[in-house]
Amino acid sequence: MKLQEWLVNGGAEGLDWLQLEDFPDTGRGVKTLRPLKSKDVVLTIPGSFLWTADVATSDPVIGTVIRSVEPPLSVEDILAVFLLFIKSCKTGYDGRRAHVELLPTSYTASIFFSDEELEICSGSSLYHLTQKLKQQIRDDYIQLLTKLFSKHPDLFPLESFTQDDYVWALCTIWSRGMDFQLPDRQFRCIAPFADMLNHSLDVELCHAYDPQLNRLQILAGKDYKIGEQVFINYGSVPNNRLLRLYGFILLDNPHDSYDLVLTTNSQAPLYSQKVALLESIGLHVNSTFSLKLKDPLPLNVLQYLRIQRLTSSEISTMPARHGAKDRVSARNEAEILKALDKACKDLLSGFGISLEELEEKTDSGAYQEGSNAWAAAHVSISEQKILKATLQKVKELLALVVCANCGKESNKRCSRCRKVVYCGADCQKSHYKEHKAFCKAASE
Ligand SMILES: C[S@@+](CC[C@H](N)C(=O)[O-])C[C@H]1O[C@@H](n2cnc3c(N)ncnc32)[C@H](O)[C@@H]1O
Repeated sequence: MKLQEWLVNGGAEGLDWLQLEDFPDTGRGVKTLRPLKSKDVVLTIPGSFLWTADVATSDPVIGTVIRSVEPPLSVEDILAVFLLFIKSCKTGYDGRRAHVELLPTSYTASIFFSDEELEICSGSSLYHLTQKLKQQIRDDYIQLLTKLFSKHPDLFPLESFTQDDYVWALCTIWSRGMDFQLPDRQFRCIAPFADMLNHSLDVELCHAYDPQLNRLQILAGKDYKIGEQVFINYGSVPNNRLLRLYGFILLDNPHDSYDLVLTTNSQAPLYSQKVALLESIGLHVNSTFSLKLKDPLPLNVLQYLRIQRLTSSEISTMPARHGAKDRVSARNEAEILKALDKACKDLLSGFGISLEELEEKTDSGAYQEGSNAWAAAHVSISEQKILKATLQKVKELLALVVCANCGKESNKRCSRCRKVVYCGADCQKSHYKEHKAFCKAASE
């Protein structure tokens, strides 16, 4: 049975005017055979066709054993087992098998990069997360092997449930899964045929799951002419994530970010009070912050660090609801900015290849466009640019809290440029030679 036939017979709509096709930039995608107006319903897939954890756990053949695993499997692992099970079946499940047969046989996510390719972005969050992911996959596979596959070889023959097969299934889920926040739960699914749609930021977000009608719909995210490729928008995904989960990047991706991880040691003084303060402003003690070129130092990073470094007298005198939106004290502000300054410098020095060198290499075509090395280089360039912008912002703020000459906490601004502070006239005089050109430029 063909995928389209299975879907149409079961009530899917839209397949009459949609066709799979290979496109030069994106690879296989979907083209429209009729003009579409923005917001037209393009495709409707009834819920019964979706790959979901619920469908897997209620499957008459493997549902019971999947449900019996303790601790319960993650949604991702349930879907991976389900995909591999259908892939291994020789009979039955005709429609789902037709779908699996159309899935890519290999992927280009960063876990498949050679060591040499990955080294190009060493120091980046992509590099660290890719290494972590590889280890996580090995650990998770061993768990599945011991808790499920080796206990039921009749259902999960080991030759079809190898670690490579598991990685294939995970990459299928990462690159084709759709996530929806429903009122009562998070919902993850793979929607046959809708999963053939490629990503573009030039279209509106246009995919939705309706829990009442139990169906997934794709609307046109813009107007389309006959023969054009229909896209959906995967969301505000930065290149480091696109490469890790989907295996491609977008040039000049406006959503690029550096993921800054902040944590606090549970032995730190006043730990529980600080955790409570963080939670009162919606922050978790282990938080990841997206630094972006447009906003390289978000307020919530400053709030987190201000709270992290509060002294007991600052905590007791801080007005309720203050939320550390403004500086708490000169000492606190100087301390967090110095820490950030050092962190940015350390992170930047951790990159294996500098921004300048990578830019020269990409400009001169040293990495073939579209190759893994080229994609890794672009991710590193973007992350380093963001960190440099963060460092610049930190320096500007630091110049307003510590004396430009001696580094002591101060608040007397240069009366001309108002961009630096001094602790007194002596320091201002000693620093004048160094400050002169900056002061002139800054006050023009
Ligand atoms: C949901 S699938 C889309 C269908 C896929 N092209 C296929 O042939 O099965 C997502 C995958 O399509 C590719 N893709 C999607 N959008 C892309 C884009 N704008 N540029 C390049 N590749 C893209 C990536 O390989 C990604 O992992």
